[in-house]
Amino acid sequence: MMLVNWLISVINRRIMKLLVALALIAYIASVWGTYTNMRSIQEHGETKIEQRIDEAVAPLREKIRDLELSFTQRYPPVKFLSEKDRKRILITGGAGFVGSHLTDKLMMDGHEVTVVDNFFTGRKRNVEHWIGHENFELINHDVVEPLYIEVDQIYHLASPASPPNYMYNPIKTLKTNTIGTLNMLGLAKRVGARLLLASTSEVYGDPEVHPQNEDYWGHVNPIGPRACYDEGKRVAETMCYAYMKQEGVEVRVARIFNTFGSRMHMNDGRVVSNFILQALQGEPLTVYGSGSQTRAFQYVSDLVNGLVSLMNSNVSSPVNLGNPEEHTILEFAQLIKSLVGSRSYIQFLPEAQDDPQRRRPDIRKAKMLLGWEPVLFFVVLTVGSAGGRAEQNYPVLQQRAGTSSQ
Ligand SMILES: O=c1ccn([C@@H]2O[C@H](COP(=O)(O)OP(=O)(O)O[C@H]3OC[C@@H](O)[C@H](O)[C@H]3O)[C@@H](O)[C@H]2O)c(=O)[nH]1
Repeated sequence: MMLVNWLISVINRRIMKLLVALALIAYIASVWGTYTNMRSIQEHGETKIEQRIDEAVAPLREKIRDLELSFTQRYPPVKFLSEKDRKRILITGGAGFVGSHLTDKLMMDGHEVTVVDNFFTGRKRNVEHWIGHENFELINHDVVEPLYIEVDQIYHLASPASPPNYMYNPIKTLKTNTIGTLNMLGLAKRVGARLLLASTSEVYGDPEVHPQNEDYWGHVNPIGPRACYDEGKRVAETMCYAYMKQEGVEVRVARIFNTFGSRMHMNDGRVVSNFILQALQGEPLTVYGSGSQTRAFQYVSDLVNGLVSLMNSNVSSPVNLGNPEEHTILEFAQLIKSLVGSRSYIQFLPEAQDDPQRRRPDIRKAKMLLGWEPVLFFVVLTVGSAGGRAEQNYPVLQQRAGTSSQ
């Protein structure tokens, strides 16, 4: 009996050990199974998430690539200037019609250019091709408020220039040309910069002297609708010479005559853009008065070359910059009509008050002291008639023989 009991206990212990061993193996297997299962779920999940992220990011990657391409845009070619020759130049009104062409020239010449504009008539679009360039800075600022920067030269162009624009808010035009000019002269004095004022042929008013030379004092109605601009520019000139005499500021004064060219705003209101727009749209060309009043138009690139020559000259007295080729406004209307090939008719409207009747620059001073004269002329080129083709007129800018456009 005892033997039987002993055998049973031995068997039980073995079975117990076996059972415990089996239980242990089962436990380890189950833990291992769970672990490997979890890993595969996790890995699978991770791949799925990665895939999803990739899918979501793909279009963004393309956008980023496009943006990078736009950031690494090509700028117009810029000359290299040594530290000694490179100037820090401020252009007020630098996003405007003339200002933006001047910006192009000075940037391409290798200078550091800061454009200040309040975008009343200027457009960011006019200088956007320089945005991001290391030599270029654009500041949204109104010159009626003081400006504190360090510069070597200031081209002070800020002011509306088209009659409808400057008459739109005469007080603002006066503030820009008076307080704005004082601020810029104050800046020139503080930093020792040279300032060039963009003055105008309008300082001669409705002239009694023809053509107008720089010694003529002008004939301006001080209380007429144009006075905010004419008198504003006249006092701006006065301020320049007061700062020159009293404070020793170096000043240059350009009296700019009628100018045309690319980037004139289509709603600018001046005669060239009005006539071109009207002719293109088949609308009547609006001639104010009889059309016998005269003007002489220079191309903007000629003007810009003249401004830079004047700034870098030693001529501190006023200098006319314009094209002496004079035409009546009626002739311009007919010229533009034929250039565009338009069937528009010419409509005569009432004469504008105080409209200067004759204007043509005497540019002998610019020729003699700066060696400058305009080289581009607006001519009509008649093509066709041969081979049965109808004659057609094309607008062309022609260079005067024996000149180079700098
Ligand atoms: O639609 C029009 C616009 C203008 N005109 C006439 O064309 C002539 C030229 O007018 P604009 O408006 O182009 O320019 P203005 O010569 O009167 O003034 C300009 O002078 C020189 C610069 O300083 C300025 O850009 C601007 O003030 C004026 O006789 C005007 O009456 C028209 O007959 N029809």
